[in-house]
Amino acid sequence: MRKRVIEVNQLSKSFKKQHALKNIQFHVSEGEIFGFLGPSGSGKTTTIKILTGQLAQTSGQAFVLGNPVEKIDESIYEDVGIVTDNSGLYERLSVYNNLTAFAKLLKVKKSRIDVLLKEMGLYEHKNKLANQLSKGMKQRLVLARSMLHEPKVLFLDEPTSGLDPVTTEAIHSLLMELKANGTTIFLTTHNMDEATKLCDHVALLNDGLIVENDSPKALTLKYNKEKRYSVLLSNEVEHVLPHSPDTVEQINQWLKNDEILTIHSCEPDLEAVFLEVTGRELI
Ligand SMILES: Nc1ncnc2c1ncn2[C@@H]1O[C@H](COP(=O)(O)OP(=O)(O)OP(=O)(O)O)[C@@H](O)[C@H]1O
Repeated sequence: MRKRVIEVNQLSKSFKKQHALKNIQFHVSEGEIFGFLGPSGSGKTTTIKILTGQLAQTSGQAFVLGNPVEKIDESIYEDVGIVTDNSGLYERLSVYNNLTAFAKLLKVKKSRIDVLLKEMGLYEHKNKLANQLSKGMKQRLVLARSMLHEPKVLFLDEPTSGLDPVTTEAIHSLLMELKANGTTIFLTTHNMDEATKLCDHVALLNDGLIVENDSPKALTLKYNKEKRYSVLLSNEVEHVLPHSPDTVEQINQWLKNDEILTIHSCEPDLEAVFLEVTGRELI
């Protein structure tokens, strides 16, 4: 069994009378990308804050790399990287110097800075001041900083929110590379396509409750109650057909006549699963 890098047992958090997290329970294994998905206000950031020692839970336990979160002190940041929307940059320092400042703190060799800048597509902007960067460049710099010391675990709160598709794609490739090198990634997102593409497991969070927790594939199959198939024919007419003996016969006929351009099963995506489980959309 793979090592559990994050373990959460019956964790709750209340802010006065507001119950932001209600007995949540999950674990994240070493080297996986775990997606924590839920609409605004469902408790994603609260969870990240508890797991990174920035906020105390009301009850329950959580462990990161075997350490109880209440005992987290600065030494854990040697093994953990964090990106949240308050991960500020030194606005008046250059891209390069933003990273050297952290490299010193984290005792990282300077040669790693150039490697990361190249991977992030920031190398040619290394002398620009942080306050002259676009939103996407800033986000890439914050991500580069979080990876400087090759952490064992990365906590990413909405890492691609509001970014253009090209930057988003670059960040996705980088996260897959990190995973391949053994980094465990805890990712919050509203974006179901992102979760489907990147995550080994996802937990769906609604109003502070985990309502599902499985692989994206297993969830879409579990909620594929009415099996249907979409067939595009060479006359460019699309048919959506139920799973039935008639459909089998019909598809057979089209296949024999070489009339089929494309054929797909119509299982729901994670967005539809979330809607089915909670009755609400993710936005
Ligand atoms: N410091 C706080 N004091 C009081 N209530 C808070 C505090 N922080 C969060 N909450 C409440 O807890 C709930 C969960 O908030 P949280 O920020 O974790 O949601 P989220 O899922 O990260 O949302 P978003 O996607 O909008 O960032 C919300 O109802 C929020 O208003």
